[in-house]
Amino acid sequence: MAAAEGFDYNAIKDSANYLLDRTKHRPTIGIICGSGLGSLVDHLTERESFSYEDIPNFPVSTVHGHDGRVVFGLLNGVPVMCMKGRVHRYEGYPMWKTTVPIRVMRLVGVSDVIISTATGGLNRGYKIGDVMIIKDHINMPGFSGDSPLVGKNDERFGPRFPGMSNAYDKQLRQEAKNVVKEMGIEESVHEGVYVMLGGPSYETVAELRLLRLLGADAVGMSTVAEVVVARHCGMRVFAFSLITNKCIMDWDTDDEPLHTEVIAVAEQRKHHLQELVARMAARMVQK
Ligand SMILES: O=P(O)(O)O[C@@H]1C[C@H](O)[C@@H](CO)O1
Ligand SMILES: Nc1nc2[nH]cnc2c(=O)[nH]1
Repeated sequence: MAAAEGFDYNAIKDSANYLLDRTKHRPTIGIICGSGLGSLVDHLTERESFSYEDIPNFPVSTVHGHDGRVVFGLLNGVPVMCMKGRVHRYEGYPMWKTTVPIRVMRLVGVSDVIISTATGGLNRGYKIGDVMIIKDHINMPGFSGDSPLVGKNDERFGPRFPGMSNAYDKQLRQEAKNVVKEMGIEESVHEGVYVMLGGPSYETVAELRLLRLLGADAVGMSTVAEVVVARHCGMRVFAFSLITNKCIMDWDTDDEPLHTEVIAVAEQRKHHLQELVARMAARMVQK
C-alpha cells in the first residue's frame, strides 16, 4: 500500500540528515506558514534556506503563495525551522506525503509546532482579517479513511491509535490569548473549530450550511493532517487561521472566493500574525 511507503523511517531520516548536515541551527520550534504568510522568514536572522526540491524524499509545493523552502534561523533570538509553504492533498499528493515535513521536523529535533492557515469564515461573527485560534478540528477526509496515518504504523514515530481529544494544546491556547491581549488585538481574535475539506474547489452554499450545522467556525484545505501527524509524533501544537474570506451562505449572490483575495488579506494582516508567531515562539521555547 502506498501509505506504508510514506512512513518509511529511513527515508524521513535521510531528509532530516540532509538538513542537519547543512545547518548549524538546532531548533525545537517548527513553523508552517499558511497561504501568503511565508514572509515571516524575512525576519529571521542567521538564515539558512533549502529548496524543497533539493531535500531527499521531500514533497514540492506547486501553489501560489507557497514558496517551497525550509528556512532555519533565529526569530527574535529563538531558533526555528520554518516551512515557507506547505503541500496540500489537492496538489495530487497522498495525505501521508503532505505531512512529511512534520515528520522531518520531528527528526530534526522539533518538539513544538506553530501552524498557520488561510480559511473561509463560517461563523457569522467573524470578519475578514480576523484570526481564529484553533481549539479543535473536524477531519472531514478522515471520515472516509483518508488519513495521513493510514498504512503500516512505525512505533518510532508514535502509536497505532493516537488520541486527538487534546490535539490543540490548552496551555498554548491560553498563552495565545494572553499574547493577543498584550498586542491589543483581542477584538479581532476568536477561538473556534477548523474543518478540513480536500479542495481545491471552494464550497457550495449547501456544503457551507452543512459545515456550519456541524459546528465548524472556519473552513480550509490543510492543517488537520499536519496536526494529526504532529500529535502522533508527540509534538505540542499551536495553530491559528486567518479569516481571508467570508463563506457565502445564501444563494442570492454572484460572489465567489478568490485565491488572489486570500493572498491579499494575508498580506494585509501579516505584521500582526508575524508578531503573534514571534511572541508565541518566545514563550514556547521556555516550555
Ligand atoms: O495552505 P493554506 O491552508 O493556508 O491555504 C488555503 C487552502 C488553499 O491552499 C488556499 C485556497 O485559497 O488557501
Ligand atoms: N476550503 C476553503 N479553503 C479556504 N482557504 C481560504 N479560504 C477558503 C475557503 O473559503 N474554503
